[in-house]
Amino acid sequence: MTIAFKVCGLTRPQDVSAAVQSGARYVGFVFFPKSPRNVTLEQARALALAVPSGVAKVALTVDAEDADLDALVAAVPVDMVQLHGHESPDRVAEVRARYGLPVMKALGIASAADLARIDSYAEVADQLLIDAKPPEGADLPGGNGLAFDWRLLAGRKYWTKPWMLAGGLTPGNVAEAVRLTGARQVDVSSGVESAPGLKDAGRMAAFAKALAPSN
Ligand SMILES: O=C(O)c1ccccc1N[C@@H]1O[C@H](COP(=O)(O)O)[C@@H](O)[C@H]1O
Repeated sequence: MTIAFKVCGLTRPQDVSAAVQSGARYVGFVFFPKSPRNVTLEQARALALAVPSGVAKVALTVDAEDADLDALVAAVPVDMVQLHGHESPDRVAEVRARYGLPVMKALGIASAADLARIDSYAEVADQLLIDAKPPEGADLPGGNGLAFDWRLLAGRKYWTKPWMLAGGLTPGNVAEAVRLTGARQVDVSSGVESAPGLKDAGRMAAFAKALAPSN
């Protein structure tokens, strides 16, 4: 079975090119000033224009206001919006309707109790991103290189929408994460970096190799 993957937090043209070369089906751009992976609209536009068709360009935002999303969508040719903050199901539906773009809602998991609220998002989002819950007081709501206990997803009935597994994935652990959770899509950021915000071509290739069916 082919496992699709997203490389998130791309900031440089050479990283976009290496991600595409490695076989990424999605590339993500972070619009969150506190993140070391934050890009301006101008940077993101240039990066997005270099992405070939067939690879989805995802805009990651955190509790963004309409005005910021309006500017983003006007400036950057994106294919999907990832909502990685505290957006309610109603807000997910609103963003989806306002821009006519598919929306992926990120949800943080630390324990079985966190799984309960996912169903209400599955009703309104196009995709779900199941990530580790950030630690208390963390600056970033994602991109912390932290995994959650994948056994929480083992053997469970999945959601009515496609979903991606995220959080602390690396070339060394992604095969095990897929085996335990049954994920068919995964998302990675810090696990394929040489430093925060700088992707590493070798690590992206190794990540893709770890997901290859023959592996
Ligand atoms: O990557 C970031 O800087 C970021 C900032 C704010 C919200 C989410 C962010 N990243 C997302 O988190 C997942 C998991 O990251 P990691 O692999 O554990 O480093 C990442 O794929 C992004 O979708």
